[in-house]
Amino acid sequence: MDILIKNATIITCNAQNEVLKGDILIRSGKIARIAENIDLPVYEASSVKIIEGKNLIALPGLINAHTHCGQTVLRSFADDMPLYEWLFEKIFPAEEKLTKEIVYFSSLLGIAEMLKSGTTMFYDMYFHEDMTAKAVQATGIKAVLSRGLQTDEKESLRLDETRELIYNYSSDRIKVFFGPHSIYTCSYELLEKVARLAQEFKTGVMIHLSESENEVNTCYERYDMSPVKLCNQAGLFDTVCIAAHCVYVDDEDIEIMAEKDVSCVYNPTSNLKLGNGFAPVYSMISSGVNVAIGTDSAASNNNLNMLEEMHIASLLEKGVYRLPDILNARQILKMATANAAMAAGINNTGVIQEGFCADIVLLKADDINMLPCYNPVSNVVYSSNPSNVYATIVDGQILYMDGKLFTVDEEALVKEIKSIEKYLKEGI
Ligand SMILES: N[C@@H](CCSC[C@H]1O[C@@H](n2cnc3c(=O)[nH]cnc32)[C@H](O)[C@@H]1O)C(=O)O
Ligand SMILES: [Zn+2]
Repeated sequence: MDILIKNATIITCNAQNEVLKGDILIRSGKIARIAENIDLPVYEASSVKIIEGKNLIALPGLINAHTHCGQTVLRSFADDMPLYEWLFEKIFPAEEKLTKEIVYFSSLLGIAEMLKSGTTMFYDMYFHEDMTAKAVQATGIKAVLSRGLQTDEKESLRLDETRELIYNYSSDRIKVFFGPHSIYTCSYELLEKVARLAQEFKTGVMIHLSESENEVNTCYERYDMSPVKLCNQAGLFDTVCIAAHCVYVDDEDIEIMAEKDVSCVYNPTSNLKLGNGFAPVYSMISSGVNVAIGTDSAASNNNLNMLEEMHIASLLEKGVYRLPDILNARQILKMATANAAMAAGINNTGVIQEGFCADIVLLKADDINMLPCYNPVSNVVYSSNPSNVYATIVDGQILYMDGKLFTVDEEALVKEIKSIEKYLKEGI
């Protein structure tokens, strides 16, 4: 059904950063018109759902640019430890127990959480990624998916699974990227191969890059260069490349990233929680690097709430640079919307603009924690929480409204997750 949102405060996230007051007409999944007052002809009025928006803020759907949705069932499974211990001693062994079915419900859990907190698209790397793709199809959210790649005896199997994902699931709502996990789990030959394949399939790459000091040190020991230089040499930057973390990047790395149009995904919570530090996002932006924002997984965050992530993203940079005027609310919101779309080379979402997909979030502007509202952008970034989300709309479909998910049976999902929790507790 087409939708007309009336009298809303509209944060467009367009090039001029316009904030408007007016109506948005959604037709066939697209933003058909934005105007101060849109009157529908009588014959059309009955077939259009009207949403009164005088107390609502409309903004582009948030894009979670780095996560592992299939890992949501490992929330609070292993906390308070450094990356390598967390990953190699706790997470990888637990992941051996994750069946296809578990990854499906885990993905559904992650998607439900994201829809309830205003996310309309996410970028993901995991195994059994076909199950995540099925959960994306079933729920109506959008995603850029990748099958995580590593070097061991299953290396070529994982590449085959990537090809299958491309053939079976690529659509308007799903893009498939190659997902080399990192420079410390992939051989140099695999990185080179992925670079070739991504070009052959005309798609992109997502990778964990320069996440910990340990990663950088071992890279210098093994290859005598930084992880960023290694990826560049392997050809990974000759295609669309999304680099998650980038905590330990130096000035030369940043220069390469800017020159090669590599986008960084800033994951402030995960970097803090795993004790890795913080990404020099202000320096990256100042050098022209495109930066998006991600939550990473529920096992290292421990939530998938982009509203919270935006808030922390801004505070952390202000604090570490001791500059309160950097990464203002407007820039942060852009990172979580337009910049994220740009990172994956997607040019029909992330902005409220005529002709773009109707991927829109409506926030309640008159909730207690959102009042008063001298600046709606500030309230979204610094004050909002998921309870303020009134509706999450993807391609003009209302997937969440007024506390209700329309494409997820929440009660059944809760039951499934509880039984998975029991199984994983006993099994490990
Ligand atoms: N281990 C998989 C392939 C990798 S999928 C992506 C992997 O990234 C892992 N992961 C999640 N967060 C992080 C992070 O912050 N840094 C590095 N790896 C992570 C996650 O646990 C998962 O194993 C296999 O056996 O086929
Ligand atoms: Zn990650």
